[in-house]
Amino acid sequence: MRHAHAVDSVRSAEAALMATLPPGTLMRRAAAGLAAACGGVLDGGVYGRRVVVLAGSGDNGGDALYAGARLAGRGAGVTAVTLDPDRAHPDGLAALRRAGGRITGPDHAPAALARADLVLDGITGIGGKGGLRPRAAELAHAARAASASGAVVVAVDLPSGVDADTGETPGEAFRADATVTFGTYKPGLLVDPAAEYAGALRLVDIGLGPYLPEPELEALQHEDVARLLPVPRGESDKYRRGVVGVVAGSQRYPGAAVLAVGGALRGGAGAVRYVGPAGDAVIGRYPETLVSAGPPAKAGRVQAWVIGPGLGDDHLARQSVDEVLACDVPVLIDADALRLADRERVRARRAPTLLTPHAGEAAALLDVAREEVERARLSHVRRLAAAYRATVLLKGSTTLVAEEGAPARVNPTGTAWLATAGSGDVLSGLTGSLLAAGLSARDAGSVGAYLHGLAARHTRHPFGAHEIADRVPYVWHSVHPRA
Ligand SMILES: NC(=O)C1=CN([C@@H]2O[C@H](COP(=O)(O)OP(=O)(O)OC[C@H]3O[C@@H](n4cnc5c(N)ncnc54)[C@H](OP(=O)(O)O)[C@@H]3O)[C@@H](O)[C@H]2O)[C@@H](O)CC1
Ligand SMILES: Nc1ncnc2c1ncn2[C@@H]1O[C@H](COP(=O)(O)OP(=O)(O)O)[C@@H](O)[C@H]1O
Ligand SMILES: [K+]
Repeated sequence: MRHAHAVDSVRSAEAALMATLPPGTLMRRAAAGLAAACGGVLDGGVYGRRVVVLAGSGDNGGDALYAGARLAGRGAGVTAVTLDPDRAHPDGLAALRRAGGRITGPDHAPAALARADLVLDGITGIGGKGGLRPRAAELAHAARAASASGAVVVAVDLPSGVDADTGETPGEAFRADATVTFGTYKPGLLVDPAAEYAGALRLVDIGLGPYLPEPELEALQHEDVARLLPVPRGESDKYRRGVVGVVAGSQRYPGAAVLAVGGALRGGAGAVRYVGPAGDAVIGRYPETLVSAGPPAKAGRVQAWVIGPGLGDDHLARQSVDEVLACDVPVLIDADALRLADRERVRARRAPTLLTPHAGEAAALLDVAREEVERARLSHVRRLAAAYRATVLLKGSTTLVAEEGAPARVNPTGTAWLATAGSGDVLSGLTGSLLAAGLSARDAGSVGAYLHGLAARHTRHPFGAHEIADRVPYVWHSVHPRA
């Protein structure tokens, strides 16, 4: 599991750890890890390369200056540009001077950056507030120009100007090729839009681990998913593996039913029951589906329902949503059903409910603009989970799963190639199948998104949504080869 902690948690852990160590130890550990990582990103090594350290007035600048000193010690030509020469970290400056580095003010930044091989962004870290102020923003622009000419930009702890806790980018910010972060990930490094500014992530262990509380955010890794995947045992039969009911599709959108069933067949349940008007299309493609023309209440037992893809909003759709919400089994609500599901009824349910909106649908449920949700995904997915007292999977450039009382989950496997019609239908079927197989709503949502994203990454693009479903067994095997 990858963990991300809020700034307050990092600060408390840092204080507790620092109390046990000689002064300056943590910054030295951070700088050593940073310098080593810089060596790794520079093709051809450090010796003789031109490094520009952009140093703000806080400890983030201190880290960058100490790392600059180490790189100078390994033969790099290092120039530090201090944002405010009177306030830059004095010990960091002294270390860089001793190592043979040059120190200059912002006026000389464009000339230094124009010749740089490597730029270290040490303007602000977790102490940054709001978008960059004008003088720092100018440096960010100059760094962007250097990057366009081939320099590698490495952000120290996080790209200056992004919000460490929320992933918001309230104004100007640095864009990095890589970010070297200390002690733990910060939520903003994993959530768009900020995550896009961070580039490749590298975590440097500085010993904070034992002092950190529960994370704000976590990301499953292969081994976590392998542990959660449902695997048939000797005594399994199709019913014990779970039956997932899919209520999807309409005369107008029969394909949504096919795609949701295609996902559901790959999610580990023992059987898929389809309810709706697209039975012929479903059977034509997937003859193993149990098809039922009547309403959900008459379809027979299931261990979880998926309702919504391509459903429409006529009388029958409304009735289906009512019936499904009345069932005492887990329910995944997607697409059209999100609008039809009464909030109070969802709140009153005893069995788990998982909502899977994209940003536009989440915005409509919260009565805010779509852009608001995209700007601050983490806070909005949490608001929605609280409003519905349910688990919420927010889809999009960053997929998040939130539930009250537990760390949110962020999916690490997505790809923008998933932005193709019908891929959400596959996700809802796949995730519902995991629910039917016995995973909690939070686990089903995060494992479903993980497999879905991984399947997309392993499918040649551009692809159609049905190809993602076809690829799930392959990635399942790659995650859990022995099952
Ligand atoms: N925690 C840990 O475990 C460890 C932490 N370590 C390191 O310490 C870092 C935190 O250091 P920190 O607390 O000194 O704050 P930092 O990020 O340098 O920012 C403060 C400076 O930014 C400025 N500033 C603020 N907003 C701004 C804006 N919008 N635009 C422009 N400027 C802005 C602000 O200006 P001021 O408001 O004072 O005028 C002040 O000068 C952390 O990220 C990590 O790198 C490691 O060394 C070891 C272990
Ligand atoms: N820019 C993006 N980056 C990564 N994943 C994306 C992006 N845009 C969409 N997706 C993913 O693609 C799927 C689209 O689902 P959805 O919006 O419901 O589309 P549809 O209704 O066409 O199926 C979701 O899994 C979502 O997370
Ligand atoms: K930084």
